[in-house]
Amino acid sequence: MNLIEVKVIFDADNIKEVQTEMINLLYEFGIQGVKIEEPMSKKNALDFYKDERQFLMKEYSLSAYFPNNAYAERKKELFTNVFEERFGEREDVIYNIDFYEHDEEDYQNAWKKYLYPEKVSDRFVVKPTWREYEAEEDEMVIELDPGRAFGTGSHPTTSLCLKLMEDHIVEGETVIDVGTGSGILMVAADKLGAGDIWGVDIDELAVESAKENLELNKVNQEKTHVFKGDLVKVVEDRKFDVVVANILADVILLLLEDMSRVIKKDGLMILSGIIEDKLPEIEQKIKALGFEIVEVKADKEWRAIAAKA
Ligand SMILES: C[S@@+](CC[C@H](N)C(=O)[O-])C[C@H]1O[C@@H](n2cnc3c(N)ncnc32)[C@H](O)[C@@H]1O
Repeated sequence: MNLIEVKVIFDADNIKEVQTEMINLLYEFGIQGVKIEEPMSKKNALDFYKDERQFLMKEYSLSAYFPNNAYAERKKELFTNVFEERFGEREDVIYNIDFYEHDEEDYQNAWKKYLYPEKVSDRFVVKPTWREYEAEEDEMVIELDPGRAFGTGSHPTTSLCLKLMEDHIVEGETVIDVGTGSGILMVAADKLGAGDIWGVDIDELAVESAKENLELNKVNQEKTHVFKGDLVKVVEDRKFDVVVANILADVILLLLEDMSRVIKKDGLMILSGIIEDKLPEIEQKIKALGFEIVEVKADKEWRAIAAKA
């Protein structure tokens, strides 16, 4: 069915009170259900992993849906007028009403409104496929449709990885990305001129998404290998110049030994997803495995490490 979304974005001195007033008004129009979106009040960095879409949200909004039929235009006019009457003159509220046409399945994609091209390192720009971007001469543009997998580039754990990759990966090096998600780091490795590029993830959706994004970025299929599953079983006895992993610190701690085994002599390990409190424990384990820490990058409460075998 074709639907119209009426979306009210607002800010107010008393958010909860105004939110209730607006919801009641929408119900007066006979709307059956209202979707409430609000920025997380206290952004706990770890929540990003639970719901990346909600984490990106910056505004308070209410959405209601009605059928796109012969009465739709009249209804839009009514919504606009009634909101203007009720809130137009008030100094404690600012709001904006937009109308969008949707297929029902578009609900799933509503979060895409929050993503824009973003320069995430000196040279990498991540560009959502549905946006336009004109690149500067020295920029490397990663085309991305993250689908339902993690890895839009907008999170510090991903951008820290991209920065370290940009600084350390040398043309022709082989790379494995552990926990590839959307495949963003595999694409980045290709842009940096890496040779064979492998990716693993335990999530089937991520594997599909990574393959799609590699194709979208026209990465030579012959040099990429994406697998669902456990790192060691997948790579068997192969060794790589660079291992990158942007996974939560507790998972890194579990995988460190396996990762250290798939790195060539003098190879490099790039680890991200490390909340600052966990840094000492990870550093200690890296050193115990015989690696030398060459760089630690920080962004807010996140840390990323480059270490040499
Ligand atoms: C934070 S996301 C990183 C995505 C992307 N590489 C990036 O940097 O934006 C972590 C990914 O690791 C995957 N993952 C979690 N535990 C894993 C494991 N033990 N082995 C492989 N992948 C794992 C998750 O499914 C998720 O896609």
